[in-house]
Amino acid sequence: MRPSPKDRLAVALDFPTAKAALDLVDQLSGTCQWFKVGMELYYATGNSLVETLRNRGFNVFLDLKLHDIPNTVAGGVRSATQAGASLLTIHASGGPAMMAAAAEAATGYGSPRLLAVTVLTSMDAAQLNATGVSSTPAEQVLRLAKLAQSSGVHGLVCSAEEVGTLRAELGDDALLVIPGIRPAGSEIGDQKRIATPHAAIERGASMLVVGRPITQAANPAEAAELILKEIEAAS
Ligand SMILES: O=C(O)c1cc(=O)[nH]c(=O)n1[C@@H]1O[C@H](COP(=O)(O)O)[C@@H](O)[C@H]1O
Repeated sequence: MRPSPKDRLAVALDFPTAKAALDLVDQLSGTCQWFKVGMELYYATGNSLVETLRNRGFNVFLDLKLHDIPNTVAGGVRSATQAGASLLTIHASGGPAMMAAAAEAATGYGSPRLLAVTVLTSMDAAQLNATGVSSTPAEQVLRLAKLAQSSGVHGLVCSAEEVGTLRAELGDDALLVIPGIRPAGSEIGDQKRIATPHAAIERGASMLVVGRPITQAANPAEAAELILKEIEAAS
């Protein structure tokens, strides 16, 4: 069965307080089903906000981008998943031993699906090369994606520029989550590898992550509705 557009959009709650985040959630309840809690909100509110969202019937994508030694990341996965998040991010560049330790730890409470972030969508070739990686973003994404898959991680975060290749390489069942989404005419900000919702879905994205184009819109519910329509049209 084809997933509904609501199951393919996660709204990034990049806010400093629970109040600010829940004000937006109230505006979007009925329209959106998935909310992403990232480091800004999680460092301020911890698991209690995740529990609040779960108790209100939403799915939570906990985006902590864990990146440390394997033992520390495994502990982080266990602590972070106590509140029942459905998705949790780690950095693929932490390496295969770190990803395998995270995958093993994720089999505990709630069994969240682990997503490995490949190359951040805010990085272009120059930014990536400055870190000592001479591959292009596309080459590095593919390399890290294969490494993540063989380490037992359940899904990947990449940009819409690479999602077509990953879909072709990894098959229909791969969980491919795409941030850096910019509806036509919206502000690009710090993102570098971007695409419209329609293009990202058409190229094979499983799910889109959208922050500012919704959260900073004059009418967030209307902005989310338009994105859901694009997802539907491209599905
Ligand atoms: O893991 C992520 O969600 C993520 C990975 C990535 O490569 N790029 C990226 O932008 N994100 C997150 O996706 C969201 C994008 O927000 P906007 O740029 O405001 O739409 C932010 O919360 C980022 O932390």
